[in-house]
Amino acid sequence: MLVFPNAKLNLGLYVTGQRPDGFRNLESAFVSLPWCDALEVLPAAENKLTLTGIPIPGDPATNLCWRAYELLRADFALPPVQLHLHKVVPIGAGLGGGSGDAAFALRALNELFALALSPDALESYARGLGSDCAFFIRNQPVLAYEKGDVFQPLDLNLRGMVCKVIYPGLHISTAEAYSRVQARPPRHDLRQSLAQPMETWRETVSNDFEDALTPHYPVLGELKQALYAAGATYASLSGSGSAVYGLFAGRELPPALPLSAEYRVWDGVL
Ligand SMILES: C[C@](O)(CO)[C@H](O)COP(=O)(O)OP(=O)(O)OC[C@H]1O[C@@H](n2ccc(N)nc2=O)[C@H](O)[C@@H]1O
Ligand SMILES: Nc1ncnc2c1ncn2[C@@H]1O[C@H](COP(=O)(O)OP(=O)(O)OP(=O)(O)O)[C@@H](O)[C@H]1O
Repeated sequence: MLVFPNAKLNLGLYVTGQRPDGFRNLESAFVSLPWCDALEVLPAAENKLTLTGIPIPGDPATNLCWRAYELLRADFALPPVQLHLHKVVPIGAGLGGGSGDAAFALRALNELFALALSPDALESYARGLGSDCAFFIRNQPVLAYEKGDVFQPLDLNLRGMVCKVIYPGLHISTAEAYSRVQARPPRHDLRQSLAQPMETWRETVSNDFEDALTPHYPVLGELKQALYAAGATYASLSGSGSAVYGLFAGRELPPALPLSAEYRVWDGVL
């Protein structure tokens, strides 16, 4: 079975409090971004994981796809599998790339081996793999709370919207990003802000990581300004960075920006 794990964008992100488990509570809207990896899952004579594309730091045995398989194998008599991941989505980008791989591995294994797990059950498994993972089970726009893994439906349709995402080659680890942010109450009601015309979001929809990280990584602010100068209706850091995105109300792709060749860019339609 071949699947294409997508990325996500955060529209607004408030880090609202410290949790007893050491994590932070947050409020954020998540939407799918069709910048995708490719993951093949096949029954096999023996277990095997192969990786191509962007190099993934760390021991392959800790790869989130593999951990997804091991998590299900603890509860179900799964046969050996061959997993092949072709990595395209930048890592440490705030795009949830690894989390999407893990969630799509759970979904593919559920289907391939007819495990009959419901979306709620798959979300529970996904929560055990990372805070962002559960979103990718249903992959629908949501408001996320707590660790970013408890959801309320969000009536927001960005389909057809032109989007440009720029990854400036900075791997910002999620743990480092959280260590730089002070929890504080949300500055706006995110659901209400997102219900207003996108032209108003610039004033009302903000990401606490952007304020905390931009002084350390000025390129983040420069990219955001470049996206606004190119005509973006709304631009922001995604998640804990370092990818910055712009949403464009017009139907045409924005002009190419004069960016370093090391940057990775996705542009297209949501
Ligand atoms: C920044 C976001 O991408 C926003 O969607 C997510 O909160 C990050 O989710 P993620 O990459 O799945 O993160 P995890 O793998 O669960 O956690 C990595 C590290 O980030 C910190 N972390 C993560 C999520 C959270 N709500 N509070 C935290 O403090 C913890 O130090 C944790 O050890
Ligand atoms: N399939 C995978 N893709 C990416 N990273 C993975 C994967 N499996 C395990 N990892 C580990 O997770 C680390 C990246 O986590 P990190 O949260 O910084 O990035 P991410 O998963 O791409 O998500 P984000 O874009 O939200 O930051 C890597 O250093 C790697 O060791």
